[in-house]
Amino acid sequence: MALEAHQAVIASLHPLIPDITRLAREMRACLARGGKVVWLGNGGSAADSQHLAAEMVGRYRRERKGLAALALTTDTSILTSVGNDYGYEHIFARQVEALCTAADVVVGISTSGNSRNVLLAIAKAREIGAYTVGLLGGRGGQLKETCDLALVVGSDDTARVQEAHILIGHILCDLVEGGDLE
Ligand SMILES: O=C(CO)[C@@H](O)[C@H](O)[C@H](O)[C@H](O)COP(=O)(O)O
Ligand SMILES: [Zn+2]
Repeated sequence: MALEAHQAVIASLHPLIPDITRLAREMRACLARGGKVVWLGNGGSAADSQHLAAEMVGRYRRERKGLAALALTTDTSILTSVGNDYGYEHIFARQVEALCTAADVVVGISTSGNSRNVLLAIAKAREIGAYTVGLLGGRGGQLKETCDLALVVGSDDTARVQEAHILIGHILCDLVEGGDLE
């Protein structure tokens, strides 16, 4: 049963390849125009956000200049003050308002697609004019309807979705830092 669950998720990634390639192109164009790639999410997806921002600022495989990327999950002073003063649902949207521009790509990672703080952040990013992306699971939740591009891993198993998300993230890093996009 466990192996079957993995196989089902791996199979569900195949149809996403054209959209993964499309997103890598969007990220490359964003970086070329002076924008940045912004990642956000809760729990395991917060860890993914930090992991993927680090791959871009630091290095995935190739020696190249640092790429502009940021995780909105790391500054405990901002997270606690905004959470305390305005509410937990605003912890990402407030940072998007403060830090993002229309040149940016903003990626919300959510296995349910329904986390309120991710929804509000993506709504704010759209308002600003950034290119918005949902890295999602299940049937995509509300986020699927509200972002410019939704990558939905079609499983309700949170752990399997998270594993697929980090695989997609690594593929994106590879393509963005110079992998073959043809
Ligand atoms: O890592 C896990 C479960 O594997 C948890 O920390 C999980 O990320 C948290 O429950 C999140 O709050 C779930 O949020 P979301 O993916 O539905 O947006
Ligand atoms: Zn987890």
